[in-house]
Amino acid sequence: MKIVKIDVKTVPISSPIRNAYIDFSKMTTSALAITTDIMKDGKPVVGYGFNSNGRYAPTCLLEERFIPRLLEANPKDLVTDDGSNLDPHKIHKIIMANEKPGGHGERAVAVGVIDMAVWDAVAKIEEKPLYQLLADRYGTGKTDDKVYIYAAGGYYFPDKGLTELQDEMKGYLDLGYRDVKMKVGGASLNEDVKRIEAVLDILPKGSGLMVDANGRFDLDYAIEFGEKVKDYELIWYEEAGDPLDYHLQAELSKRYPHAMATGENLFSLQDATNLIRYGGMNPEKDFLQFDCALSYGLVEYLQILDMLKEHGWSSRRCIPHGGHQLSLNIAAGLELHGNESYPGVFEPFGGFADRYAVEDGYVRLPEVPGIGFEEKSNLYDLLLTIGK
Ligand SMILES: O=C([O-])CC(=O)C(=O)O
Ligand SMILES: [Mg+2]
Repeated sequence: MKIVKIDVKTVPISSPIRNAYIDFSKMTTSALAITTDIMKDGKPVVGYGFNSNGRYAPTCLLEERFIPRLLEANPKDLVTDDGSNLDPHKIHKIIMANEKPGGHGERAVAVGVIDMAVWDAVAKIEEKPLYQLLADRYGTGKTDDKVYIYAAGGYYFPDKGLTELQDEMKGYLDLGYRDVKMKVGGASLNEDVKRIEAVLDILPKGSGLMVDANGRFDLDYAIEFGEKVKDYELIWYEEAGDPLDYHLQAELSKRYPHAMATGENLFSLQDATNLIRYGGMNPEKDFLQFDCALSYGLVEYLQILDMLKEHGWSSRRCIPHGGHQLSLNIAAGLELHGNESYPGVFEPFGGFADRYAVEDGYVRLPEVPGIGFEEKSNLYDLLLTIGK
């Protein structure tokens, strides 16, 4: 088999929301399609990929470097030994040839886009949902029949007061979510505490709150903030300081007594390893949010899961950033804790299959081959325009 063509385009996922560090008014993503010569139901198998929110479309890197590298390779070097399917691990090696280690940046995002499309094609060619393929190849063979998700919102927004924030959170509960996350660090400490209390006021028993500072705080402020919120029984306190400041994370972990979460801006196995080695994270209570669609893809994520195991971490401590269907498949197939979700934001790339409502904080996955994009109509409509 071989790849026939690869098309890519830049698509906006802009919105007026703001976290403590950035606004999303100019946010874009690269959407990519890999067409193969394998025919199913009279049509060529096409794998689709895109990058997660928070980084901009790496279309130039894809067009100038990574897609040519793939298309110039000997087609035999991209497929399994029996030639029946693409081999994501071999493809990863080919794409990463002539790339120095370190400095992961946007290149990790670009490689993640291709990787997502490759896994979608691989599972379609095997005629399995990706979660089942992952469980069969790398897991126990058993999949979780539903995945825990939480509603990530609570962004800063022009003219958004406490009532609007409460209404937003009530809306998530009405949609079937149990737990909700909100942004902090984009207002004064007193204002943020008021916002947190406003949300806690409307959460019913059994629902919980996470807060996300998006890397805004220095160590002193992170500690002060932790002191202020430590009695609220938050589910977690996320990305307090710069994602690469393992010292800050380790010092904060000594002082903040409850669960912490971070990792969405660590884009490689090596960065993830450094967090585990030096960040003071606790495998009994903390959460890891590496997002494969920003960080060299699932091939690298599989290595991260191996590394975690060697360091005594269960995959159940992982709950990826990004709210996309690839991580949902990984969560169901490889026994993660769950996945993020952004109801109504980052559409059409965020969100899951149309036909399953969220129920008590869990969502089901469709039984279609691949990642399941065909089951999310607004996303699939967009993916069909790639290359057109
Ligand atoms: O606001 C963002 O960049 C998204 C984010 O941190 C998250 O989903 O945890
Ligand atoms: Mg975050």
